[in-house]
Amino acid sequence: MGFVSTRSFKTKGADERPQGPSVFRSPEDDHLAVDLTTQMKKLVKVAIEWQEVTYTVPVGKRKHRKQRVILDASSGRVTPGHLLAVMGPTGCGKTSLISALAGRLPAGGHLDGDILVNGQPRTKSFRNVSAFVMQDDVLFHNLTVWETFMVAAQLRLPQSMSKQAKLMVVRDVIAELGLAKCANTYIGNAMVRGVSGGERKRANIGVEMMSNPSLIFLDEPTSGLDAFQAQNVMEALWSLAHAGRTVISTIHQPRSSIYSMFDLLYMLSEGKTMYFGPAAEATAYFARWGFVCPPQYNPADFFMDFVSMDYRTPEAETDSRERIELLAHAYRVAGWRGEESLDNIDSLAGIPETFSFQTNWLHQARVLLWRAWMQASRDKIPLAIGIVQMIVIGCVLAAIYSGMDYTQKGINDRLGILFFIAIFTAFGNLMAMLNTFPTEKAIVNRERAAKSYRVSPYYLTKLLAESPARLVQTILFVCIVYWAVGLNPSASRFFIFICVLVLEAFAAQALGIAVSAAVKNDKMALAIAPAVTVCLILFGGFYINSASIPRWLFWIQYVSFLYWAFIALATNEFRGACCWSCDAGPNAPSQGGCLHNGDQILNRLSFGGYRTWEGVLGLVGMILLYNCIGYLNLRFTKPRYQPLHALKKRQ
Ligand SMILES: Nc1ncnc2c1ncn2[C@@H]1O[C@H](COP(=O)(O)OP(=O)(O)OP(=O)(O)O)[C@@H](O)[C@H]1O
Repeated sequence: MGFVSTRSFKTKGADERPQGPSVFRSPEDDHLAVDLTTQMKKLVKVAIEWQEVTYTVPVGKRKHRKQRVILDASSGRVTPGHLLAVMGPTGCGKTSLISALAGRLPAGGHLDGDILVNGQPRTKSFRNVSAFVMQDDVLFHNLTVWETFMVAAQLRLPQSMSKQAKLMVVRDVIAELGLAKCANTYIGNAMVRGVSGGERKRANIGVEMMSNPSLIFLDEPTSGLDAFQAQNVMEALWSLAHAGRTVISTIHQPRSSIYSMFDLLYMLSEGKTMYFGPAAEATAYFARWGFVCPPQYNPADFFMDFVSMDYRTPEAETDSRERIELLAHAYRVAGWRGEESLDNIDSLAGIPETFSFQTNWLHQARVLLWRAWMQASRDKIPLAIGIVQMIVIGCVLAAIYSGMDYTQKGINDRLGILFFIAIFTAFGNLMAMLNTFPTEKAIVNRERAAKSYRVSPYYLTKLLAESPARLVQTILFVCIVYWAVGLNPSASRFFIFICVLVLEAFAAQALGIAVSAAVKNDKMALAIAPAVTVCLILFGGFYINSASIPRWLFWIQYVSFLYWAFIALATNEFRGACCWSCDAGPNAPSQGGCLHNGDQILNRLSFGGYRTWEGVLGLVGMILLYNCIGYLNLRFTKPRYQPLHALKKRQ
């Protein structure tokens, strides 16, 4: 079966929908489509079957640790061309079930039972034929739907495939998911108006569709959508299933028209199977046990009422628990087991046993650099805010420090502004990173799970794409402040000053990535990174003299980018400079020992032995160190899943 035929479909009501291909496809494309059949991955027919799958997780503190059963002996089978809906009350184990089937259950729990794909235990080839669509639609908000799909195609399809072939794939996915009319609309987010919630969900599905998977798992694809959008998303899933794929989706309380689209229904409660079988027969099945669905009633709502635990009173809880136990027992005795034949499925013999990258390092870097640049350069609001902030703070500093003189008080002022500039640069660039990177990390994790690219090209291109903003803002800030406050008037010192601050900005950016990559989410990153920076500020050489730091804490100053930045800025300002009068200055407290020239000032700071280049070298070292930590954190903190094969048998 060729690619075009596998992707063609007809949905319920598809005739009334705008047809994607007519918008994008020219008559010549039909000839191209014929050629493409030789280039595209064939859609293999895949059936999934699971038997007695039990999932337990440890709960409670060490001494009182117990095993909690999340899935209790779940069994089922779905064959190609079918849409299975997994339903049940919140916390019943829906996500756990599809994650177990998709090989996305986090490591840590205990999974037991058999999961077979086309009659065989899953191997790595399973990843080549399946896709998992997560509940959260994490996409780059500054790309259009078309661009999002093109990037996914460039990264997930074989590099040997022609550009035209990839274009065709993108067009077909857009058509399949009914996204033609918003193809050129930005994905958007809370700040940037973009596609609707339903379109974003479908775009999220489309990204996973790029590799033409035969088996698709979706976690709550309709969550957060209104009834109409949810209907559109489910229609798209129905189309995908009825084009020959196997589709398994969890769903919360679907409306009747959505319910009627399900081929199969898996009803769970408290991890136990309440029903598995044709969705159309569920009403008759439950009626056999006395739960008769009233006419004109949405069966999904009706089922949810009696399979949910009722915790309102102890009696209600006991009643509902007994009811669930009875239904679970009834299903074990009399339930459907998925009698469909597996004759119609394909062999997975031709599917590669490895799950690896489709493109080489350079190709990945080129595509990722384009995406990172689009994402960064189109983010006009943060860039504008950053520039305005630089101008305002620059003007405020100019107003406060413009009267710096060459008295003893002037030395303190001069040191004060140098250190303030170092702190301001550190926080500005750190926060810029914390505002973007943690959100991006979720996308990167998803893409890495799909083996779209290596971490190194992503990391490098991210740094490159962010650099222009760092450069522009820093140079602008220095140009405003440097001359206005009257720092060292030598032109060469001015340029060195710019270089030092740019390096410091890169170091702060790297620290932001290092912390964000190490923690779970943006909230943790926002709490930890500023705390780390404040600690590094303390050891920056301004608040405490190097000579006064306790020996066992001495090493911290060497890993503080602010220490090296301050050394570079201070030596650049003071080395060889003179002549400060011994006048304490108006209203200045009396001082012991008059500092006459720059070298004496540097000695007082314990920076006497340093030259500017050493500060610069230290900063370069910090950039490398933080980036290495950031890279390794990102590389080794990806989610870990339960192994695909050889499920552990319970003792
Ligand atoms: N690793 C774990 N440790 C402890 N409890 C867990 C773990 N994984 C899942 N659970 C618990 O198992 C239950 C089922 O979780 P799951 O996410 O599968 O439910 P769900 O039906 O998808 O819920 P919802 O509809 O709210 O998304 C929940 O009570 C959850 O808290």
